[in-house]
Amino acid sequence: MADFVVVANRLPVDKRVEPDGTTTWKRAPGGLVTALTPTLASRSGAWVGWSGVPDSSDDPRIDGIGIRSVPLSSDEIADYYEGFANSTLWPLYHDLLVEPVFDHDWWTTYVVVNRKFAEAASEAADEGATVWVHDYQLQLVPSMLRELRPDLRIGFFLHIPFPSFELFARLPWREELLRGLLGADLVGFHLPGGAENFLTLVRRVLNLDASRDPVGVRDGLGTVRDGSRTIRVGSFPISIDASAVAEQAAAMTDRAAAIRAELGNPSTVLLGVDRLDYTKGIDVRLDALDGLFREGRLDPADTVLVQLASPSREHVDSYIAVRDRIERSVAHINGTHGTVSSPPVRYLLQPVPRDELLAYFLAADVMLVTPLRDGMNLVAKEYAAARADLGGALVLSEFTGAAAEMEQAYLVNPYDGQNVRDVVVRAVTDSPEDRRERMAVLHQQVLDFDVDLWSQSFLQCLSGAAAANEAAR
Ligand SMILES: O=P(O)(O)OC[C@H]1O[C@H](O[C@H]2O[C@H](CO)[C@@H](O)[C@H](O)[C@H]2O)[C@H](O)[C@@H](O)[C@@H]1O
Ligand SMILES: Nc1ccn([C@@H]2O[C@H](COP(=O)(O)OP(=O)(O)O)[C@@H](O)[C@H]2O)c(=O)n1
Repeated sequence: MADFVVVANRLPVDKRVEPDGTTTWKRAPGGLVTALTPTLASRSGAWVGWSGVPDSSDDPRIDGIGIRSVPLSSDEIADYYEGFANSTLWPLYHDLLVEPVFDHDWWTTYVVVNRKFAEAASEAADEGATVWVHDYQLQLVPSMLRELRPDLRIGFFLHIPFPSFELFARLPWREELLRGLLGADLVGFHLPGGAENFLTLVRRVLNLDASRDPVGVRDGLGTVRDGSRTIRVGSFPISIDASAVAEQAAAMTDRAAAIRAELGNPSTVLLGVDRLDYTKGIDVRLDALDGLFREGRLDPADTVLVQLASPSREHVDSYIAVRDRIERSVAHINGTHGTVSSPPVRYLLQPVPRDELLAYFLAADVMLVTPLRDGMNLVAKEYAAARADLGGALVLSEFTGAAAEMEQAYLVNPYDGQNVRDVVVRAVTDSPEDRRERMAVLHQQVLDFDVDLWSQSFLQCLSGAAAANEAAR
């Protein structure tokens, strides 16, 4: 039984089958895992989640975290994860970048799977424990868990954008989803705008008394009155373990130089690092590069874009389509602007080891983070943390959560191709002093506002919110 329980769709592990047939479990990549591992390691906690493997009775183990696996069948994964979570909620919450599908069978499975997670959390949690539920896959868990275990302190955090009334109200299950979240004592979002959208929805859809004042960052919480309970609503921008990233990156300078040599020592190395997702705007940066080569503003013989893409949600149609689009664009750029010995785009669709990734950060003159929409984007923060040398430059989409804090980045509107091209050229050609000044601010910012501040501020507000509800009870 644990005093602190994290509930998330994924366990913080990845299964590897070694050449000799044995199975090992490794810490998984991904924003949420990267963000929460330090917090869990410093407390004695448990993590409830799915192993990522269908129809599996695996019992993964990694050091320092109690793991409680929620097995899911292939059918459940198809309807709950690929279906409702990633073909309904994900596109709806990311501004309809693709058309969301509304399917009643998917919804039924979403309810069933959320109940499994709530039951597993209920079994893992000690009397009066704190349970922190994460993300859009599990929005019904807070209320299901409260019904099972009224003694628990329950927090919920959404890692992706929370949409406006006009988008969310399209959901046939809008009331159930809002009610599900209101089982928590504290509901957290990255940005104040998401929290304010939630308060408006609760007021308009559920007719509950919800505060109207602007929500602050880590402060100035909103409130919803639901019977005798008060649900607090706040903004807590997630971050990274910035000093650890800076330290690990500092050990990779030789490898960074070797990478530049392997690329043929071009004058300019551009870098993109993302899950292969249509929200990430990988096509935006490829189009910009193509345009800049055509306009003669960058030289394809002396410029390389390294795009490291990790495979994601590979059975979902919209992901198959975006992969196709990106790979056609890479082939087009290399075919049109490259030579046999020096293609300007180097594209990998495979996971890259952590150290190697940090070496790429150090090797890059310009990091291109160009999502059409992104809850936060930890890659932007990792790049700034890695650049303790104050080298490099960050091009950052205004439509990421990170842009709200990282104002010294080269901000771009990814919907305006000309703006992207102009800003990329500025990031490449600005004076070294100007670039260093910007990076100095960004680097210090991620060190000052790190993942510890995120988790501690959320948990402190949760403790206050839960104590108030306990007193009222
Ligand atoms: O679990 P997957 O389907 O493979 O997806 C990976 C994760 O993607 C999403 O990440 C979000 O959380 C990040 C940390 O807060 C944030 O920086 C980013 O903007 C979001 O897109 C998703 O929310 C997670 O649940 C997934 O595990
Ligand atoms: N090829 C890649 C791409 C991303 N990643 C990591 O995955 C995480 C992505 O987090 P994020 O917040 O930017 O975006 P999501 O993928 O969580 O939407 C970062 O920690 C990246 O370093 C990776 O390890 N390898």
